[in-house]
Amino acid sequence: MTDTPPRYQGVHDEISPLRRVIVHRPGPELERLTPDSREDLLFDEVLWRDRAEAQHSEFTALLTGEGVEVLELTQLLTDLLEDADVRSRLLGRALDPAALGDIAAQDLREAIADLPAAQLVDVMIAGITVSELRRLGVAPRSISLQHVPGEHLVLDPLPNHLFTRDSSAWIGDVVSVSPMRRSARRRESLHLEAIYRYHPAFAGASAPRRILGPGAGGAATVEGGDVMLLSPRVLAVGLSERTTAVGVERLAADLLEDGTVDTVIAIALPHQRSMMHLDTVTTVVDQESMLRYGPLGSLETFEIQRRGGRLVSRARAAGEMDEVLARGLGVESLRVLSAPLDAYAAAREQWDDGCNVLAIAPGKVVAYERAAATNEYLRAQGIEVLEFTGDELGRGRGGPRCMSCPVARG
Ligand SMILES: NC(=O)NCCC[C@H](N)C(=O)O
Repeated sequence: MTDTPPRYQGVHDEISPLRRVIVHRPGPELERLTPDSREDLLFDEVLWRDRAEAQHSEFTALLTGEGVEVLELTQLLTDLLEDADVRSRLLGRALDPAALGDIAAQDLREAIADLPAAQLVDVMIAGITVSELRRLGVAPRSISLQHVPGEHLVLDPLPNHLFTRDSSAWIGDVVSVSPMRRSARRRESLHLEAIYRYHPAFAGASAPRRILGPGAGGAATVEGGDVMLLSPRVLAVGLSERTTAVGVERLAADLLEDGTVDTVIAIALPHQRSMMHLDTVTTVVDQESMLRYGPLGSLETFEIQRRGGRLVSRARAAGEMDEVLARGLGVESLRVLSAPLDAYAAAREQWDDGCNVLAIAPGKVVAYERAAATNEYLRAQGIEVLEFTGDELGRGRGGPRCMSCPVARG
């Protein structure tokens, strides 16, 4: 008899029944998106806040209706910031003098350190302008804030918190807090790290065995949208516009060393905005099937393992990709599900996250309704598709998988 410890927590594959998930309902941060800032903030449009909020509520209601426990990021952060010690530590990291300037960081801290927790969370996610700083009774002394208009942002907003998949990802019972590639998203990870370290929802039997990532930096970037646990022992990672080879090798070294997984498969993606993460082009929908953007074709992969105390990476030609993925899933052959669309329709649905579905059980996925042809095709293949309206949310280039960080499945 094998002695398997009980799984109180964690995510051991992509499809086991989803139990608990972290999401972020968008809020005031969306009002900072303008035609001038949206590109730096990684959005393709300025979003209509009310509509985005309503669509996100539709998403969470759907998950709750399916028995999933939905944890709201703002609530988790608000709880944390009630504790003076945690508040002080988190502010110390988020108001980084290296990014803001020492005097600006001081100005900010003076203005916001004692705000009520909920208001402080709003500032940390929506950012704050010079005028707002003044309204809180602080005349900024930073030399960078002397001759700027009142609407100048002292602390940038984090509209991409919406995509909770990317800032952290569970791999079994450990969690990788992402060293993010883009500066517009780096503060997100600090929030997730604090939640996993200090929030009671992640204490005791629900605590991650280890937190990976903090302290990583430089070229070693990994974003959660590239992290895909094909089966409990095999992790696929997109080698993408966001996740670097250095990031993959560091993550693999860490996970393989303590036996969290046996194999890490790096998948060499094209470096393009439309497919910035692995999950924008493919997602697992049941034990043997992956939905895939048809025109993607086959890609080179690298199977990384640890042998005799050394890391070995074996390059596999693009033609072997499906075989490599099938091995990762632990099945004889992979069923690739690509909707039979012409190149135009396929590209349009992929851009609108048609391939970015969230499995909430084997063969049962959540999808945007606008991916109509892909959804219809999936149904014809026996997959249950639960749809919700997501056209406003999708303007940030993420779908249901991107908007969810599963913390417990099974
Ligand atoms: N996993 C994902 O593909 N997440 C979507 C991220 C979209 C976000 N606007 C970004 O560019 O980072």
